[in-house]
Amino acid sequence: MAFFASSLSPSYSLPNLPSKPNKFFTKIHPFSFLQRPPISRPRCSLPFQGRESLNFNLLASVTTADVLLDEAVEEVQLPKGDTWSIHKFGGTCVGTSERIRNVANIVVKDESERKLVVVSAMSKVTDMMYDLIHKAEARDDSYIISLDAVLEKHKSTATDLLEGDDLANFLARLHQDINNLKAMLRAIYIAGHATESFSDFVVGHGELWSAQLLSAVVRKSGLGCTCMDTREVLVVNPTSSNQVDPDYVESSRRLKKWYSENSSDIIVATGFIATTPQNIPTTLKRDGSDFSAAIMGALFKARQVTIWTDVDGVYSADPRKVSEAVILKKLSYQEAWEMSYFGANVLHPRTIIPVMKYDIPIVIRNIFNLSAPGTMICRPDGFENEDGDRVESPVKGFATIDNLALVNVEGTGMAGVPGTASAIFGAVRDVGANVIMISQASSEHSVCFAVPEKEVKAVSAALESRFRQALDAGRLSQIAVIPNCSILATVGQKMASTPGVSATLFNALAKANINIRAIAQGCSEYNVTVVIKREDCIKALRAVHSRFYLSRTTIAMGIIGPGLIGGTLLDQLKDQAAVLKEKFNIDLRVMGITGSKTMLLSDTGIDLSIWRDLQKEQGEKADMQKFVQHVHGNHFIPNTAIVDCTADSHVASRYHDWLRRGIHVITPNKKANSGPLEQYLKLRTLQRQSYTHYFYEGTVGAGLPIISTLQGLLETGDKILRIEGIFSGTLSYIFNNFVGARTFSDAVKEAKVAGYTEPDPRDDLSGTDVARKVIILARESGLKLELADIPVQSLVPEPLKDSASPEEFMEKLPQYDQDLAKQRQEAEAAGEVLRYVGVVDVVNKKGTVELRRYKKEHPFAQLSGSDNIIAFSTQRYEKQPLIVRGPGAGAEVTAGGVFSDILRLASYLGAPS
Ligand SMILES: NC(=O)C1=CN([C@@H]2O[C@H](COP(=O)(O)OP(=O)(O)OC[C@H]3O[C@@H](n4cnc5c(N)ncnc54)[C@H](OP(=O)(O)O)[C@@H]3O)[C@@H](O)[C@H]2O)C=CC1
Ligand SMILES: N[C@@H](CC=O)C(=O)O
Ligand code: NA
Repeated sequence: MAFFASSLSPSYSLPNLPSKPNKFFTKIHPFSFLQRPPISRPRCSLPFQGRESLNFNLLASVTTADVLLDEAVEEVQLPKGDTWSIHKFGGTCVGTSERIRNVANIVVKDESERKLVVVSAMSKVTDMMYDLIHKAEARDDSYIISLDAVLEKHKSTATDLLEGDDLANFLARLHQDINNLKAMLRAIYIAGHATESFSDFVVGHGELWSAQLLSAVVRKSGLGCTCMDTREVLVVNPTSSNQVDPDYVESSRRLKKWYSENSSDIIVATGFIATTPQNIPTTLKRDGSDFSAAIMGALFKARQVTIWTDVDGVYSADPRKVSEAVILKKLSYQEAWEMSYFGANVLHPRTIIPVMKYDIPIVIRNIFNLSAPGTMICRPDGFENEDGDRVESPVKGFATIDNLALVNVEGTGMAGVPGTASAIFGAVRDVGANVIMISQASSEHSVCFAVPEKEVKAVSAALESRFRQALDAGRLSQIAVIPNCSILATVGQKMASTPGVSATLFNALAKANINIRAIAQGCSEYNVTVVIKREDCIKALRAVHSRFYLSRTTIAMGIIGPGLIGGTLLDQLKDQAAVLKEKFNIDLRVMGITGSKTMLLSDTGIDLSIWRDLQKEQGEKADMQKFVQHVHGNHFIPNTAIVDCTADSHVASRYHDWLRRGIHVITPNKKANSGPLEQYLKLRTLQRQSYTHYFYEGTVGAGLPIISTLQGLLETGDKILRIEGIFSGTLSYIFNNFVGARTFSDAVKEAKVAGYTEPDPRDDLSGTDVARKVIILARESGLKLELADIPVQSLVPEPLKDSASPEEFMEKLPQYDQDLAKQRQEAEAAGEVLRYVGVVDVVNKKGTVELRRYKKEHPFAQLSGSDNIIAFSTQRYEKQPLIVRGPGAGAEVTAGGVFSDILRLASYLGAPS
């Protein structure tokens, strides 16, 4: 009583002690410890202390408590191992009477021979209990009302769940407990202070009540079920880092005794609470109920521990940041530790240690979604897919930490000087800052490390002061702070022993245009950490996540020019989208479509089945800058591609800027590659120097593989001598069909209707379109030619060259049919046909475009429809040229060629082939 005597004024009286302690407190009477001096420990129960202490505790637990675990479990003589399954239900799982019923249902349905169920307090109850203590400590009388609310909550839940004797027994105990609590809180009120033991005693009631309720509901189903107050069994010792270590020897001794008196195939046990070896109530601290379940799993040598929660399992990345994050089916114990460090919804590492010792799998499952199989945390060797093949991905998950700063300590005076690192980190420790990662190259000229942004000022001041002399003497050149950083960590046990994982990781970041400031990888290789700019963080997370096949290769696309080719492309994308997603993991999202007047934007991807209607209904005024910003500026998708389906040279003049900004460009528009040589060379140089791609197969021969064939020949060391052929689908069609009674203008009209012509058919008839293709191939072959260097024979009648519009041109064209009819007759008379050809003469560094006559047997005379034919004469194909032939114009084949460039891009970005 000395404890109270010194702190009470004479007018206060001691609370009435309960005359008969209830069953749950027989071994640890609430007031039994009032007589004993409480163990000296910091007052408040310890919440999560941050990452350093977390890792420290992990080691501490492995080295001390774990050693004892082995002998202890041997000692417990319970029905043989493998027969017990452990379930743990958190507060939300037992938050209402309906949910308690649901939990009872799950327990009853579990087909395991024996089950031990660990429960937390009903949701919010632990907070309500702490609130009681705080109010009593503050001498706030309203603690009485709050205690009534606690009573009411459990009373109404019990009334809902139980009836008859069950209800009467529960309520009798509840009232008795509330009376005891009233006395205890009164004592706290008088003292104005609660020891940690007092708090733990009060708070633990939440678990006692939920365990009693659940066991009573399970018994209602006709099964035997015992309730375990784990303070009778679970003995723990405080650690220096304000956590607790289980005393497995003593716990198993007590468990043996408890089980001999309470043997049952179903046990409902209180989570979170435990006792000290001196029988003083205590708690297992943060995530205590998970820890209770894991310790029980070890003591019982259970076959499995299932932790029931309200999420489907552990995600590969924060699903709020990566919409395609997936639930990981399996994680190794080590991977679970790593992920939990980053706040992923994984168990606290100390929870894993007891079960890891016996290879007991822990399964995290969603009580609100029983169809989800959850995540199993187990030994990595057992990772197999349904067919029995080992298919473990080397990378499991990604996580980020924001609001960091990098500190870089640099100078020649550091190299080979023992104690520098110790001095640096000693100074950091002295200001109480938490070092999150460290990196030092072996030249030892600089050490860099990351600390929380809010601590960096103190850190740099401490370092400046500690190294003042070295800085003044020039042995250290600088202590620099790089603010606004984030950490991106890649976690996976198999990263060790799998070459190429870091390469893939860095490659994905490079492709997403993300600069890495610092890198750290321990030799355990479970985690590769990179420091990046904070603004890049989500983009980086998405880029690496998608690269490792955890989600699809996603490309944000902007389509410019939804005319004939652009429109057909959009339709093809719509038709193929599902196949690409399912079979090739490619997710192409059209985030914007723009013409010259209106544009349509979407944040998540335009529904391509109705894009034409949407464009009409929701289209806004076209604005190229806004369009590009929208398509590229979103943070959901790591890769952006703009597809230019116009014939516009202003649009083409923007490619350089787009590529520079990391936007991939794909186009059938010939203007960029056949425009001014200087701009072309600048564009290609940029493209070759960056990881950004520029594909333009559609510019020559539409969907035919002309550019790729030429590039393939050049890249493999062949030497191009001459490229000759019919490059215009329009002109090919016209001369293939300019036969019999058909006039020249009829054939032109038909080519236009068929979609072979340029937006302005004069570009075809003038030979400009062919000249552009000749230039494109000539430049690809290394010639430095301008469009004006190509002599072109135009088929546009002189008077129509300046027609106001394509329509006017088409209208007047029949007036000039005679001229070509005459040329055709002359050719026919000589057994020949007219063909419009282009030539790239690489040897003589020149190109030509002209209308020629060929014998009827010549391959160029054998074409039909819009066929192109292109003959490559090279060093390897000298005698017999390599020939590519097929339809070289038209909506479907051209859009198909553009589509194929898009898929090439996806494959370069990592989609499976
Ligand atoms: N037809 C074919 O067989 C082949 C065509 N190509 C190339 O494909 C490209 C498209 O041809 P095609 O589809 O037939 O042409 P269309 O005239 O049918 O379509 C052109 C589209 O570009 C848009 N556009 C024009 N200028 C701009 C601008 N400044 N900003 C935004 N949008 C603009 C137009 O929009 P709006 O209507 O709003 O002005 C229209 O949607 C051309 O470069 C052509 O050379 C390549 C190989 C084969
Ligand atoms: N108008 C062009 C289309 C392809 O580039 C042609 O006719 O070849
Ligand atoms: Na092509």
